[in-house]
Amino acid sequence: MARRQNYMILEPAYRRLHKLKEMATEENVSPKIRAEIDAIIDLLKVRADYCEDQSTKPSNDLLRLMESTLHHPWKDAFDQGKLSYVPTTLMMSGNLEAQFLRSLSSLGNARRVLELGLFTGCTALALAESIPEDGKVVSCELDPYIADLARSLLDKTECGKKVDIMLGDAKESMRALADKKMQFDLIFIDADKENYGVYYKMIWELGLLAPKGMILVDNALFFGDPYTKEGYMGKAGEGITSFNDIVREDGNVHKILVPIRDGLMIIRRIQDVNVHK
Ligand SMILES: C[S@@+](CC[C@H](N)C(=O)[O-])C[C@H]1O[C@@H](n2cnc3c(N)ncnc32)[C@H](O)[C@@H]1O
Repeated sequence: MARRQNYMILEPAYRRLHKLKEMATEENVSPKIRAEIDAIIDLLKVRADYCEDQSTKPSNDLLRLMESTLHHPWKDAFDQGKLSYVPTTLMMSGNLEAQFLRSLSSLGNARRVLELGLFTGCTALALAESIPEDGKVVSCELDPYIADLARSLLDKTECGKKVDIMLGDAKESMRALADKKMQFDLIFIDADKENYGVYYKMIWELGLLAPKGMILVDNALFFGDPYTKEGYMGKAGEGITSFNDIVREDGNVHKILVPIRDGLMIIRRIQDVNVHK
């Protein structure tokens, strides 16, 4: 099983519980109360692990790709000037979300998938595993080092051949795809958070979403910023908050914010959901 990442850091209540634990130690509160705080922290982790354990395990290919991502020498690549920053492996969605995406993709009979934000290919591969042999996942990635790494990891997998990588700014790639009149059954937004609102607008303006298609949006709860207003993630948190507001005000779509991992928004045209009308 892949080493588990500490996703709990995404959860503001968990972060505050840790702060409370430190305060309780500093202020020498009773051992009984400190033990109760530890028990609550454990419970949150146990719940997350339980969801993971009860869900379908990754394919061997996906497992290997995730392990390679976790063990990649990111800091060395940065020190050698191949990357402009040291990426956190928290950028990779992980198995629970990957399986959720697979399930939604197959429920929607997706064949053509567009991903904005590839990273090492975890969700691109999971989505590729959910579509038919003649299906395609087009994934946009800005960083050449990351795109090359993802290509090499995907090439070691069975379904990786279904993933086409478009190197460059996702906005440019979206325009190029629209110029070719391409449409997608599923569009997964997972690139730079400040631009989520722009991507959403472009999807509609460029007509990139196929009839009956769905938009899935990662990080809709981004570290809790949209509801805590703590500003923990700065401009990126603000980007997600304003994106969420745009979607909430959009009467043309049905949307549901699912509190899985860092929050996943499912967006569909309203007429595809109001089938009784
Ligand atoms: C959160 S990661 C994607 C994670 C991936 N979907 C997964 O779950 O494994 C975001 C990725 O988007 C890329 N990115 C950031 N800004 C971008 C842009 N303007 N256009 C295309 N990709 C971008 C980053 O380099 C990074 O690899």
